[in-house]
Amino acid sequence: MTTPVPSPAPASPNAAPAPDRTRTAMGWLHTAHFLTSAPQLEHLPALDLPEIAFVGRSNAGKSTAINTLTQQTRLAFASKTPGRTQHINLFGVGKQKVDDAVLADLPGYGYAAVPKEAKLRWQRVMGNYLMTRENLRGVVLMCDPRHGMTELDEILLEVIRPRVEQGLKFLILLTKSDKLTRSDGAKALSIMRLQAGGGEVKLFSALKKQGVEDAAELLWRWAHPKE
Ligand SMILES: Nc1nc2c(ncn2[C@@H]2O[C@H](COP(=O)(O)OP(=O)(O)OP(=O)(O)O)[C@@H](O)[C@H]2O)c(=O)[nH]1
Ligand SMILES: [Mg+2]
Repeated sequence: MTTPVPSPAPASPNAAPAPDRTRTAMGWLHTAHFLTSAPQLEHLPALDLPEIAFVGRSNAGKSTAINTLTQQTRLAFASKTPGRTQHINLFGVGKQKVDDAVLADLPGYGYAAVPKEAKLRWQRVMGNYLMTRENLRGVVLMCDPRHGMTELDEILLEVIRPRVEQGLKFLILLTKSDKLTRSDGAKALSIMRLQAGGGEVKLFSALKKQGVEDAAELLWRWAHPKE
């Protein structure tokens, strides 16, 4: 008779069983709190913590995703009116009141009613942010699959490509997936995976909580690569 060999205790949350990993990631995100808000890049404080930016078209669901992932109702300001988020808003995250990462909610782009000058200004601010923000560790591109990938989404992918090649993490969340049938969701996933050139793509619904735990775990791992 063979004696079963006990498996070693998990050394870190990354090695822990899936429910524990999820709990760790969700608990960590729940600690999120407002840090600061800046109208322009030069007003953003330089930070020494890994930063994860939520970017995408206006009304795609960035602020709602931040609220859902952090399990808070009004941390980020979500609204039916496109163009609601006009500043870069930073949120600190970390257990025991010690921040170990930052979430950044960025204003959306592509909203038709914004005057051209303001649009161009914002595109410059965002381009600069994505290219130069030193502590940027990951980018979550929120994309409504009913609109597909827009020209500005593609430009954004081009802008971050050199940094992705140097290790910047990158995830596309296909938002409002509750509005898609199962087969349309599957179709959107495969199309976007082709367009994303190998990046991770997931379906996400704040309403139905689809993809929330997966996204939370991924963000946790981005912020804690050594654990
Ligand atoms: N059905 C559905 N609606 C959603 C979901 N996520 C967001 N919404 C709605 O989409 C609208 C826009 O959401 P926001 O989170 O404010 O979008 P945003 O990307 O932050 O928009 P800007 O700040 O203008 O760039 C709101 O009316 C939300 O309630 C979702 O998963 N399902
Ligand atoms: Mg917003």
